[in-house]
This record gives sequence, structure tokens and C-alpha cells, in this order.
Amino acid sequence: MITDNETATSPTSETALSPAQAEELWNAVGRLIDRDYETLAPDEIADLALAVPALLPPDVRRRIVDYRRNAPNGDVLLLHGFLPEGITLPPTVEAPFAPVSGPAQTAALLLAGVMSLFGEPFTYSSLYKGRLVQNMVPVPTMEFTQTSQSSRGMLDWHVEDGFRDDRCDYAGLLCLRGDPSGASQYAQAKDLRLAPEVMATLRQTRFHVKPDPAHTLPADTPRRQIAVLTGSESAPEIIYDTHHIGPIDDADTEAADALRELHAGLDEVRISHVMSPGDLLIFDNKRVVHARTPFTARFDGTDRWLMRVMVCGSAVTFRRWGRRVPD
Ligand SMILES: O=C(O)CCC(=O)C(=O)O
Ligand SMILES: [Fe+2]
Repeated sequence: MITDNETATSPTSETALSPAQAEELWNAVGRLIDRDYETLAPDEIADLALAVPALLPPDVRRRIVDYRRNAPNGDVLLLHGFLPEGITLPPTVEAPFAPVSGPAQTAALLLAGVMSLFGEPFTYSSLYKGRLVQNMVPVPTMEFTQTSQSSRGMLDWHVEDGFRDDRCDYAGLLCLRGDPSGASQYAQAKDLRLAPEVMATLRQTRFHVKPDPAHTLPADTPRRQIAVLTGSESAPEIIYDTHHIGPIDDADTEAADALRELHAGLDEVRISHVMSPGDLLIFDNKRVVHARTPFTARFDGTDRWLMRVMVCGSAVTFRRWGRRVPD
């Protein structure tokens, strides 16, 4: 892992499964899938996934629960070794919502299962056709978009779905296939070192967020008015999106300047990690901003491939939606 700034000291917990643990877990998760995963509805996937936590090595499960409760080493958890040696994954799929086959189905259930330790896996009907476990893969013609489908362009700092007040509490990214150039980057709000007056501006409701282009939504979807930073000084929460957030008032140059300072401040405390197959990166989407560096896609089945699951940690919010894939 590359740390850009020495003050961002190990905000990440790292732990690894042994090859034997990975193989045992993989085989046990595979046995849970008793029919074609692609015929399962989101609720059925979530139900099957509930059996996965008990299959995890106890030390790994403990590590995840510690992170969820207290985040003792920071707001990002990095786990390694979830793919056993000797499996042959299918070619990288061509879209976030593309069906997956063979071992990729096991990977999807494994990810949903680990993430179920944090609450309810969910997604939005407007996002990637409502697919619960999504493929983060490069897509032709989308190279320079600000979505997971990009590749040659930088995917700039953002939180997942900052335009929604019910954005996910956690997201998990499982790497099936890596790319040495496409580094996942993240910055914890608590590491920011900005001038007090900049912090004070960011704590005021002087900003609005427009919908993320990964969502299929009407053009007149209202912008949400927000403060960028909220919560305690020791564990602040953040909403930021380089391209979709701005001052409510175009004349509010102080707010615009504060956003620029924030962007530079995130760069200063960023951590980069090039995902390798079997890596599972979990981040707190209320306290961490993330990004991805550019890489060149070949579109030949060998490109970078992560799977993503978002989780609602609040049973109250989940009950309010009344379904796993809210609009
Ligand atoms: O590919 C990554 O590392 C992150 C992707 C991402 O942030 C997104 O799709 O929102
Ligand atoms: Fe993202």
C-alpha cells in the first residue's frame, strides 16, 4: 500500500485468509448455491448470504465485527485472500449489471455474505438495473465518465450516492481481476487538516448535490441541500463529490473556495491501494471519500473486475424502504 502522506498512518486494518481457509470458505459458499445464481431475486441472494458469516474463519469474523463496532484502525478495512488458488474465473463481464457465471457466482455470494455482517445488502432500482452485486468493470465508450464504467479517465473523489439521504453506510469491493494502474484511493474525513474557517464553512448547509450519472433518473430530480461535514470533530462524516456538488448560491465564493481546499486536503491524506484478486476493501461511506486512478482497458475479457455490494446498516431505514431495491 502507498501512503501519500506520512500523517495518514495506517487507517486501514489488514488481515488475510490462509490458502487453506480460503479454499474451505470458497467450497462451503459454493455449496450454498443450489441453483443458478442468476435466477435468484435480490431478497433470495440476501437470504442465502446470511449463511456466510458463520463460515468465515473466526479471527476474520472478529476483525470485521471490531471494525464495525469501533473501527480501531480506521474507517477502511482491507482483507486479503478471499479467492483460493487454482480457480479459473470467467472473462471479465462487459457491464455492471451483466450476469455472471461459474466461480464468479460464488464470489458474488461470498461478498454479499461478508457484507451482511454490516446490515442489509441493497441497491437502488435506478442504479445498474437494480442488480444487488454489481460488477465494477470498464465499459467501451465510457472511458472518461465519472462512474465505475470509466477507465482511461480518473474517477475523482466521491462518496457513493451523496445525492441521497439514504446512501449506503458501507460498501464492499471484492477484486476478481486486478490492474496495476487502476489504484483504489480513499481519504478519511477525520484525517483532514484544513484551516478552521474552511472547516466551519463546510459544516454549514451551503452546498447541494446533483444525482450521480450512474443512476437513470429524471432530469428534474431535485438537488439535495447539505453540509459537507457533519458530526463530531474526532469522527466527522462527509458528503463530497468532485463533479456533482457545488455551492447552493453561485455567488458564494467562500463555499466554492472551501470545496477547492477540501479537494486538495483529500489529496494530501489519500491512501492508494492496487487491488489484487481476492482483496476485499470495505469502507465507511459516511466517513470516507474514495476515487480510482486511470487505467487502460482492453475490452478482451482480461480487464480489471471488482464486485461491489452496498449495505444499509440501519434496520429503521431498511424498514422504511419496505424493499431491498428502493426507487
Ligand atoms: O473501481 C474502484 O476502485 C472504485 C469504483 C467506484 O468508486 C464506483 O464505482 O463508485
Ligand atoms: Fe464509488
